[in-house]
Amino acid sequence: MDTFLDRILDKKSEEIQLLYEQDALINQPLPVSTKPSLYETFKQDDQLSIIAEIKRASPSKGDINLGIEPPEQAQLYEASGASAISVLTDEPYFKGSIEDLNQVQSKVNLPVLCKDFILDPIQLKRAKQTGASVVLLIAAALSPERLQYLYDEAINLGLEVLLEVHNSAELNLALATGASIIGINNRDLTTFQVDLNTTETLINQIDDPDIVVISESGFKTSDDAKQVADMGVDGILVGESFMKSDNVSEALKEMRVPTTRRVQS
Ligand SMILES: O=C(O)c1ccccc1NCC(=O)[C@H](O)[C@H](O)COP(=O)(O)O
Repeated sequence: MDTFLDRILDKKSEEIQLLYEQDALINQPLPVSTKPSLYETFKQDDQLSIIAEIKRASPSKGDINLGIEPPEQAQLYEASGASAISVLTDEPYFKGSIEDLNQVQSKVNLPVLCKDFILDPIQLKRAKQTGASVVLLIAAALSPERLQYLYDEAINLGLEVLLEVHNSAELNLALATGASIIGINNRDLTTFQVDLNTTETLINQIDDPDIVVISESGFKTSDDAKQVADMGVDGILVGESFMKSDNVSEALKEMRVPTTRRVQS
């Protein structure tokens, strides 16, 4: 039976086809990024770094905040101490757009993550062209060979890669690519259940303390943030709870808890 991820990926293949039909856009020269490095920013932070996300809707929650103005929200995130901004650019399932990314990147001086389901190098070029400095690659969505290929292509384009995993097998693949930024997603992509213990299980399998580890999904309170900070993560990625908050600034500042740095095991 098809999973939700399968359905998202099928739709994405149609979008990729359309991108190839607009290749005039893609063949323009690629800009040099002026954004700070996510890796360096997170490594130098002495508090838990936060990637704050622009997320209008999702498959698990439906509409979250359709009235949002992405540039204003991103500026609020930056002023409140976010270390990076994530923009969901998928249209069919998350109601985002590449234009959201374009508007956000022009307003903030932070690393900007293009959060999408990337299957093809043309999406990397579009992300770079639009001003992203980081792209998401999801191990569950790619064969090991494709993952390595897209990882190398992204690095060659001057992009940083957040390589997302959900289980030990995916983590082993991620480590084999040489990824320096690994995202552990606490949301099971089949059931949509969120469990912060996923981070605990997987971070214990990452020996190299130089790897930046980011725990993704399900953060609602400072206690949640503290729980994963104590496990040794460098940062967290937060979407829904900021998008629904009446006081984003306070919600974000509360999650900037002290970190526990991992050491060589
Ligand atoms: O959020 C979903 O429903 C979802 C479903 C299928 C694939 C990906 C999905 N979300 C992408 C994300 O990784 C989250 O937007 C991100 O980690 C923030 O999560 P949250 O803070 O729980 O909104």
